[in-house]
Formats: sequence, C-alpha cells, structure tokens
Amino acid sequence: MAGSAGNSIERIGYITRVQSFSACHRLHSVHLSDEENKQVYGKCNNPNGHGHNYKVEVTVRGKIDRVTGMVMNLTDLKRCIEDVIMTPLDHKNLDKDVPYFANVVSTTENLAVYIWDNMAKAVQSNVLYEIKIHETDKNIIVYRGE
Ligand SMILES: Nc1nc2c(c(=O)[nH]1)N=C([C@H](O)[C@H](O)COP(=O)(O)OP(=O)(O)OP(=O)(O)O)CN2
Ligand SMILES: [Zn+2]
Repeated sequence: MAGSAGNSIERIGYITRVQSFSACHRLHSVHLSDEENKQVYGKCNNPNGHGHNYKVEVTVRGKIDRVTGMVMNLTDLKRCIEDVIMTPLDHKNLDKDVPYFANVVSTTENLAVYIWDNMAKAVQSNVLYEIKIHETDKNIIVYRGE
C-alpha cells in the first residue's frame, strides 16, 4: 500500500526550548595573577562585576516516537530547564552563588559546559544535542558535549 514503506522509516527530529535568565559575574581566573587577569579579561575583570540577560537554547535530538509523535515531551524539557538553569542561575552572582564557579572562570563557554553536564543528567539518556547561549545579542556560544 502506498506510504507503508515510509511508515517504517525512523525519523529523527531536533526540538529546542529557549529560556532567558539574568545573572552577574566577573571574569577572573584563579590560575592567573591579578595583573594577568586584568590583561586577559580587561573591563570584564572589574571587581564590581557586570550583568547579562542570557538566552539559552537547549536542543534535544532523537527518534520521533510513532505513537506519541514526540522526540521528547516539551513539558518535561521545560521542567528540566527550570531545575538546571532557572533555579540555580537566575538572578544569581555566578561566581559567588554557584559553587561550580568558585574555581572555574564564569565565561559563557564554561557556563555552557555547566548547563550541558547538568542537563545531560536531567533529560533521558543521550538525547541532549546542543546548548547555545546568547550572552549578548552579539556573543553566542555553542557546546555539544565534545
Ligand atoms: N571567549 C569569551 N570571551 C569573552 C567572554 C566569554 O564569556 N567568552 N565574556 C566577556 C565578557 O563577560 C562580556 O560579556 C563581553 O561584553 P562586551 O564585549 O561588552 O559584549 P558585546 O560584544 O556584546 O558588547 P559591545 O560593546 O556591544 O560590542 C568578554 N569576552
Ligand atoms: Zn560578562
């Protein structure tokens, strides 16, 4: 019957949920001297810190289930994002309030790794595909777990 062969094909989909949060930070590496920190990070090393309205795109990849029609229920993804991003990071000082960044410089690359590692534990195994963070309108970082 026409179309029956198509029904047996395994379809792979990518779904993304976007979440914004606000946080402040200072770029400062414990592995560098104060002088080196100033040289490397410039204005972003100012001890007073500065803030961002981060926008995070969380993408999962997987088989489109024939019965449910979903790669993953977006309501479940929303819950994971709440637990992994909003609760620990929103309206926080990344360097002081998030223990992970006590000795890890809070660049957006490292923030993407932090979110990846925790999101990978929260969603079903092996479906996490990409974390994309817009630190500003012009600065965008992508991490895919490599
Ligand atoms: N590789 C990275 N470089 C920089 C990071 C980072 O996370 N990874 N972060 C910063 C600063 O924290 C800051 O966010 C950069 O701000 P700024 O340069 O002001 O941002 P814009 O480019 O959007 O500002 P414009 O002045 O509008 O160009 C620095 N480097
Ligand atoms: Zn910054």
